[in-house]
Amino acid sequence: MATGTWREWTADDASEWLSAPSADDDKYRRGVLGVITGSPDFPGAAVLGVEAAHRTGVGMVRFTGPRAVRQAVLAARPETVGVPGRVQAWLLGSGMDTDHRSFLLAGDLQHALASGEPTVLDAGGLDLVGSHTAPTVITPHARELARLLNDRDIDATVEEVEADPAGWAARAAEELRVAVLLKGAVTHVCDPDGTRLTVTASTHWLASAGTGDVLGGIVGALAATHHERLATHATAITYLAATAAFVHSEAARRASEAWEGGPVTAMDVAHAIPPVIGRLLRGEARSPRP
Ligand SMILES: NC(=O)C1=CN([C@@H]2O[C@H](COP(=O)(O)OP(=O)(O)OC[C@H]3O[C@@H](n4cnc5c(N)ncnc54)[C@H](O)[C@@H]3O)[C@@H](O)[C@H]2O)[C@@H](O)CC1
Ligand SMILES: Nc1ncnc2c1ncn2[C@@H]1O[C@H](COP(=O)(O)OP(=O)(O)O)[C@@H](O)[C@H]1O
Repeated sequence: MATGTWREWTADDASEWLSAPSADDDKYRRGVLGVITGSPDFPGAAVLGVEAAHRTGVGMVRFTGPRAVRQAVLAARPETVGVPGRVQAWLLGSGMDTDHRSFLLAGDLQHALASGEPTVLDAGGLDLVGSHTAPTVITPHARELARLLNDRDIDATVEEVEADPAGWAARAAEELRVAVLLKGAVTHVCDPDGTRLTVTASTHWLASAGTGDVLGGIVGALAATHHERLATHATAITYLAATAAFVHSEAARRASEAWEGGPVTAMDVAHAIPPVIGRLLRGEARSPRP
């Protein structure tokens, strides 16, 4: 599939899409991320996404996912607010199963989508694409993208998506009219307007359970902290998603370096986000890759 030119997102690019709080900021002005993720089977996905959002520097994380998950989220990160209220961006779906969606949960998800706030749709929230009106990015891996396209009567096997991730990410963006972040060793980020960006992972240790949930938290936090920009420039969601993938990759590299190049857990990656953001905000170039 011909998809135009793809450009690798750099540290300089990413640093333009990060911001530190100013003297005028408070937690609401900084941005509140609403999170509806996790399930009794996958509470960890919610914990990881919320941790990553906090570490990315959002004003507040408001978790209104399943009750069975809330306790784990609040125990791991007591800064999280567990009641509904003002939200400026949403992260929906990580650790959820589309086939086991309660009436209550379906209502909460629809309510979030109807709010018109920027939205990140991950994992068990991917099927909701199409009912959005606000700037939205979907964050599938190859299996999830193939499934999503099949559900929309577009034939694509997992093998085909893996063989041509650029082509299928671009096709999905056009067909679904949404920004797409297709995860992999090279992450492809694109949108229906023709923006085409890649982020090449700095370490393959990232290929472990839960790192995608961490990425969701980073994208969500950046959407929340840029809610004012997104209100006037919807296409900014694509650049924010690429920035999140870049921060995620660099955090994984740092986390692995802390273990002398050894394996990292998803939580290690989340904990390594702040120094990556600190360096990017100071305009310090990424250290050369080995
Ligand atoms: N700690 C956690 O709570 C975690 C929760 N996660 C959540 O788990 C849910 C499922 O995510 P997945 O990325 O696994 O979804 P996938 O669509 O990749 O896989 C769904 C199922 O297909 C099977 N499968 C897929 N690829 C396979 C392979 N190569 N060999 C054998 N069996 C295979 C597995 O049984 C798997 O459970 C998502 O909601 C995700 O957010 C994951 O992120 C992992 C960590
Ligand atoms: N071989 C690989 N090398 C480097 N990064 C990878 C590789 N495979 C996957 N990744 C990255 O790891 C993360 C895995 O996310 P995901 O597939 O959603 O896993 P999970 O659902 O377990 O969280 C993504 O950010 C993806 O880009």
